[in-house]
Amino acid sequence: MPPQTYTHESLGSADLTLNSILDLIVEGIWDWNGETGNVVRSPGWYRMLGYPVGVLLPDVFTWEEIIHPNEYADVMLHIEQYINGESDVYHIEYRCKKLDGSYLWIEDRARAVQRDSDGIVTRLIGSHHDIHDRKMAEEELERQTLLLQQGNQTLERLLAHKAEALEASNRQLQEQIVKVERISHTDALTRVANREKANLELTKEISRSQRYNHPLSLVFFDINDFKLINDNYGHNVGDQVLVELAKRVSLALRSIDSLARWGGDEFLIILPSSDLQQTSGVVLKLQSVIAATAFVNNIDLECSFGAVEYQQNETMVELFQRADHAMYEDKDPEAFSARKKITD
Ligand SMILES: Nc1nc2c(ncn2[C@@H]2O[C@H](COP(=O)(O)OP(=O)(O)OP(=O)(O)O)[C@@H](O)[C@H]2O)c(=O)[nH]1
Repeated sequence: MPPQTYTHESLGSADLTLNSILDLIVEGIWDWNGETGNVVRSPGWYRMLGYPVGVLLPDVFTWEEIIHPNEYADVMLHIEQYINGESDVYHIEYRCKKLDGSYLWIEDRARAVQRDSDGIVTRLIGSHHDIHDRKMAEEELERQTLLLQQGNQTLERLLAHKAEALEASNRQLQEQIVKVERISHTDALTRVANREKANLELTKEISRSQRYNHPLSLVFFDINDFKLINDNYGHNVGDQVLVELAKRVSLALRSIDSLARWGGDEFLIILPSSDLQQTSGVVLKLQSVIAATAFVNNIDLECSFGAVEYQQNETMVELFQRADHAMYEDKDPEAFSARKKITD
């Protein structure tokens, strides 16, 4: 940079002007002469740090001593690189110790005004600018940001934890629903489907039969003279007979068939994709399975069956009625025909 030229009438007058300006401005101005080692500092420089003007020795050591230890190494490297010509800019922020022992953040900018023949800086003029408030605000912002990030992380962890807990309780709830549904659709004694489940299944199978025009059959069956079994051997034996019967019939059916306990000693079988002829074959099979089963107390069990095939557009009640009649007819053909004659 070319040396400053004053257009004042005399150098003395220029010095006076300059000193007056230096005394007035808030910035701290410094002027280092590398050849003498002398540093001249403006009144503003002293005032900024709270020192009486001119109290420090006019050398670089007094400056180095007031630099905060945390920034000292950086500042030294920075000025060294600038003086040696390794860097073009001298501009650095650091803390300086004030007279009261506290530290003030300053921004230090300088420019070389003289170099030797090797390009080494031999005179530097710089300024200190008070940036303490800005630095404090930045630090506070960083602190708040960090707190916010920590808060966010805690919140995220909390939310993830809550989501996991919610998922676990949803799973539990789902399991409970399945369990309750199973219980509400199962006969407590025989463990086969109950009447409610049979109604649901039959409704579903009727729609399927209508949709695909597939045959669908229904079988009602009950134990002949079951009351006598209870009366002769007791209710507990009667229960065992019902359980064994349900088990044997279930095992004899296809997996797509459904067995349900309709109530008391009455059962119902839904046979999808089976016409009346196939269903009659199933009934014969069941009769021989029952005959071959060794029931408790060697009870010789006999059942009556009523098999019907679903007729398109027939209501469920009509279907049940036909199956019930067919079973009644099987149980007591004479009584059935006598009753039929009367009702006809
Ligand atoms: N052990 C036992 N008996 C039951 C149960 N539910 C109903 N019963 C009995 O089953 C019997 C059914 O009697 P009925 O409807 O007259 O039938 P049945 O004696 O088989 O006569 P038919 O059907 O005409 O052959 C009654 O004695 C009921 O008390 C049960 O869960 N366990």
